[in-house]
Amino acid sequence: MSFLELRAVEKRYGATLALGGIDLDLAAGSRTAIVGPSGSGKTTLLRIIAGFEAPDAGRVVLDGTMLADGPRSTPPHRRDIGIVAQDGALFPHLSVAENIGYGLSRRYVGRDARIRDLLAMTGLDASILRRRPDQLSGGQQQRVALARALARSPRLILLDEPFSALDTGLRAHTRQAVSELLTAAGITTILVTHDQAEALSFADQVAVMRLGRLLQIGTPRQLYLQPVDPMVAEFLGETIRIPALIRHGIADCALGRIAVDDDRSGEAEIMLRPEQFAIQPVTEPAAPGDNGDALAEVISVDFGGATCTALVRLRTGRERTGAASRTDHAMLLRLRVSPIALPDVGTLVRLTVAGRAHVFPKDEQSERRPYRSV
Ligand SMILES: Nc1ncnc2c1ncn2[C@@H]1O[C@H](COP(=O)(O)OP(=O)(O)OP(=O)(O)O)[C@@H](O)[C@H]1O
Repeated sequence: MSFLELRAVEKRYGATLALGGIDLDLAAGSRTAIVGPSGSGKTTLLRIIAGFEAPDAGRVVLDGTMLADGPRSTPPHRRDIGIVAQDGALFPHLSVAENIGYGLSRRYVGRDARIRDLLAMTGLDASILRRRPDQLSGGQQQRVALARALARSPRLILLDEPFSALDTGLRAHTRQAVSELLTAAGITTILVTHDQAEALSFADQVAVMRLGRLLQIGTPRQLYLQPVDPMVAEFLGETIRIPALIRHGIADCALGRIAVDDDRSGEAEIMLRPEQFAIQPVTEPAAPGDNGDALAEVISVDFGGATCTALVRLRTGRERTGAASRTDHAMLLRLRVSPIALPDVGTLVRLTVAGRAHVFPKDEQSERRPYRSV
């Protein structure tokens, strides 16, 4: 049985369908990230789980307890669910200690020790206990907010874009610290974020939403490498999509012959991630071999430190062999290149593909398939 179970959850605001039948399962102690474009229903879903909104239809069950059955809904304070908002939402007039202890009874004997434990758990020093929120850095404020959310030992923690106000370095550091803390405490967590990389690195289950529906849910690796459709693929990172003819697990395409992750045959589009390519300058043009051993000319390069890119133009079949072929159209690919191996513009390079390409069968590209459990 799942620890948190949502079944056919629906919510409308007037004519707007905010949630159109959500089924979601969370295992105890797991971390789930919910991503999706603006207006896809992420906040509404979180608010329904927290109890700030009731669904029009559908059920929310936490650890065997029915929290919502259609509009009949348990109020937020009786759900044992902790929430950390985007800005931390600390009480500005209270000290750090008072913020953390807000939900703990003043008659609770071990109150002060519990507050100190929570502070230590979130990696903060006891010297800040008397400070007010405006005397803390953004990262410290978020950790205090987390300590406050953990104070009453919630069964579930909801993180609503808690790292978005932090700058890049602090963001990664705070995310890592929070992730380790939640894992150590074994607390089931849902993170809503706009940041795809954050979702992939934080969660062990990622759900992609669009227009009030879950398009796909699975492990970060499944979603990144085997997205159900091009929209999910592009939402989670850059893609290179090429028309191909698939036969016996091999795609025949402009890159040559590439191994694919699907054994069905027929016309399709294959998808590769830019980091699957390696490029090697060549002096002697050679015929393409297997698994993406194709030739291309470097059109432009962009030096961006850790993320450098090279725009290359694939050699067409005619350029390679002198004979017409089905790949006789110029194809531009934007590839990721190491800063120490960034080629000069005009260089002829050999492209090699690591791993297999993912296949989007033609019939599935036009019609978006709903949620598929993986
Ligand atoms: N209180 C409300 N009244 C009317 N419409 C609402 C209300 N709350 C949300 N909506 C609508 O429901 C849909 C889903 O909104 P929601 O805030 O859940 O999306 P979201 O994915 O969290 O968006 P964002 O990423 O921008 O925060 C949107 O079309 C939104 O305009």
